[in-house]
Amino acid sequence: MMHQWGYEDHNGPEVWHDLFPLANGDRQSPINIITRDAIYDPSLQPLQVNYDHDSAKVVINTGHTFTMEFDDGDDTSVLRGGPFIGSYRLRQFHFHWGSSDGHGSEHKVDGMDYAAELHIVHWNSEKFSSFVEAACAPDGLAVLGVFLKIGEPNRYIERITDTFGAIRSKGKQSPFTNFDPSCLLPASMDFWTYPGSLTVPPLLESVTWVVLKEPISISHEQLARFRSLLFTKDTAEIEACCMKSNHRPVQPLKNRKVRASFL
Ligand SMILES: O[B-]1(O)OCc2ccccc21
Ligand SMILES: [Zn+2]
Repeated sequence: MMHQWGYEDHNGPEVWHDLFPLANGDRQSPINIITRDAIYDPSLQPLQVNYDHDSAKVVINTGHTFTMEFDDGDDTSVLRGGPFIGSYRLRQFHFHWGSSDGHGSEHKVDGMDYAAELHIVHWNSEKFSSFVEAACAPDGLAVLGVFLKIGEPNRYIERITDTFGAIRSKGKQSPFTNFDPSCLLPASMDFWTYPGSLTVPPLLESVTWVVLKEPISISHEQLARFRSLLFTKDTAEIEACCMKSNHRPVQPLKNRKVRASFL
């Protein structure tokens, strides 16, 4: 039985069901988005993203990824529109990536992998009083997924990788202020949306996913820095514990439809 979940053979996605039975649930994420099967829904509203750079607080090496956390004590930074009723409060954002640039995103589009994927996490502050409470409800969370494609260096991601020296190992954190995540969004806000889950244990089925069609860029060198972070507290066996890869494979669509905001 695994003690602490991770992304290796002994504790990775293929055995998460041992401790987290939801792994075999009916609305698991990520999925392969088959574009010809997506249903254009003209009732979907445009996404409304209103973030305040002063909400940014800290960057943390969680041992599974690195997370930028925001002050979610009030509705200063929120996501509205799209498929959502009401407003969802910005909580954190983080990334998933692979051991090489050819794969690493969690969602796929017509079977195609991107190099990495950004998740901007929000919770339904109209219906619930905390992220933890919302994370247990089917309409509790809203996650904006953005694909990352290898290309020109991304000046905004540079601000994030500049903090890595202070958060090399698990549990380390460092102040991360004056950052508006809108700078990580592509020009087009066209999206697909479907009901899903966290892609990490406990795999709670409380996420309404909004996956943007257009990727943003990251350079090969910037992405290589992601992999230099450590999954573990110590730096003993430097090679063994590098954060090489932290993406979950795609899961069965089962009885779900993917809707598109665009024709
Ligand atoms: O599963 B995720 O990585 O994507 C959605 C989410 C929300 C909160 C924590 C972690 C995640
Ligand atoms: Zn994620």
